[in-house]
Amino acid sequence: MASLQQPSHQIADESEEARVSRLLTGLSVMAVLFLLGIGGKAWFAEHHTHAWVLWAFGAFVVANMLVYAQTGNRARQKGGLISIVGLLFGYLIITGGESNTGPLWFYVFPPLLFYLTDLKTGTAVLLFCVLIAVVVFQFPQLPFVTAEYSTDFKIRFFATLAFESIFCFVLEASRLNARKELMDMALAHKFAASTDELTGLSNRRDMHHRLNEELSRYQRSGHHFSVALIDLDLFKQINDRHGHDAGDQVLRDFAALMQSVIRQTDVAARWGGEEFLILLPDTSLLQALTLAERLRQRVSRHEFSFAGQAMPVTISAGVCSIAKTGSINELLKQADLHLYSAKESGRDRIAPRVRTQESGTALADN
Ligand SMILES: Nc1nc2c(ncn2[C@@H]2O[C@H](COP(=O)(O)OP(=O)(O)OP(=O)(O)O)[C@@H](O)[C@H]2O)c(=O)[nH]1
Repeated sequence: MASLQQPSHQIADESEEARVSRLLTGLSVMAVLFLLGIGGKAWFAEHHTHAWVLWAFGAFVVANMLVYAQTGNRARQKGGLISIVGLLFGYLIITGGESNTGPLWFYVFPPLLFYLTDLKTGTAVLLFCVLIAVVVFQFPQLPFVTAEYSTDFKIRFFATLAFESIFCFVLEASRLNARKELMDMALAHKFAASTDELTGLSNRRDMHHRLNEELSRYQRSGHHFSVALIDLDLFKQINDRHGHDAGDQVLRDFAALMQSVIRQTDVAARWGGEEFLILLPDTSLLQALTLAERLRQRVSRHEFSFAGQAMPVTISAGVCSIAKTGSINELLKQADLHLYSAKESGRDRIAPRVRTQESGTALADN
């Protein structure tokens, strides 16, 4: 059955991405203000180079925000910010920042990284940064490295960083797990709320929703549509003669047969009991009658059976087009009246009047 709506997990992913982007914009503004501030502090402490470097990082963050504002590219916004923050932490570790406290800023990285990337990428980037820190700590004589740290500081730094990273990893993994479970539950719930359990077709509630959507489309752009209300003839006899399970099997088989006859864009629903409704978008009354007639013929030729017993089945249907009514209530009422007249005229037929049923050509008399 073709879905006319966007899948809910896509909507949830989209809103999560939008939330992350808003968070990143907020964090970027805070980072710029902070870099301006500590850059100013370094300037007044006569650490002019350090101040310029911090302001330059602030300028990179602003540039990243501007690129995002222009392109709306969220992946680039994330990648840009992670790269700038990674470089900034590298600089702070190499130089020691103010009074050798630069590495302490590294603690900001694990939660940010795991939240913004997937667990694998986050772990890989984090390990790479830790490797840089190990090299800088172990080889203070390397070019550009101006900071030297005590052994105690290094041990405590790596121990606490490892603890924090593992903790962030576990928290993020359980957050993602919980999110997935919730999404699966929401999907299952949505499916159950819109699907008929026995046949797997849309249920009445879902069909009402789709009918209203189609009506809006008709009112907006004049795309007409039709419906066919179908009832299995003398279904009570099938139940009485062959049992309820056989009746259920006939309903399932009929649903599958109907699905194979309609187009991908049509929607079939179990309207209740042994009654079904097909919504036919962009279909005139005449086209709908032709389809209903084709379905009637397929059903009468089909060999329904249960536990080796054959069960002949026929259907009657009432067809109506929105162009003849203008409202869903009236459309359904008219289809129901036509179904009633098809039953009254002897069953195994389509109404309004179909002149040449046997040849498969349906003609309406109104
Ligand atoms: N097996 C089964 N039977 C159902 C289900 N829902 C409704 N029915 C049966 O469908 C039968 C409908 O009977 P009626 O409304 O008298 O209509 P009919 O026998 O089809 O006769 P006409 O509509 O006049 O052709 C009833 O016996 C219901 O119990 C279902 O889910 N499974």
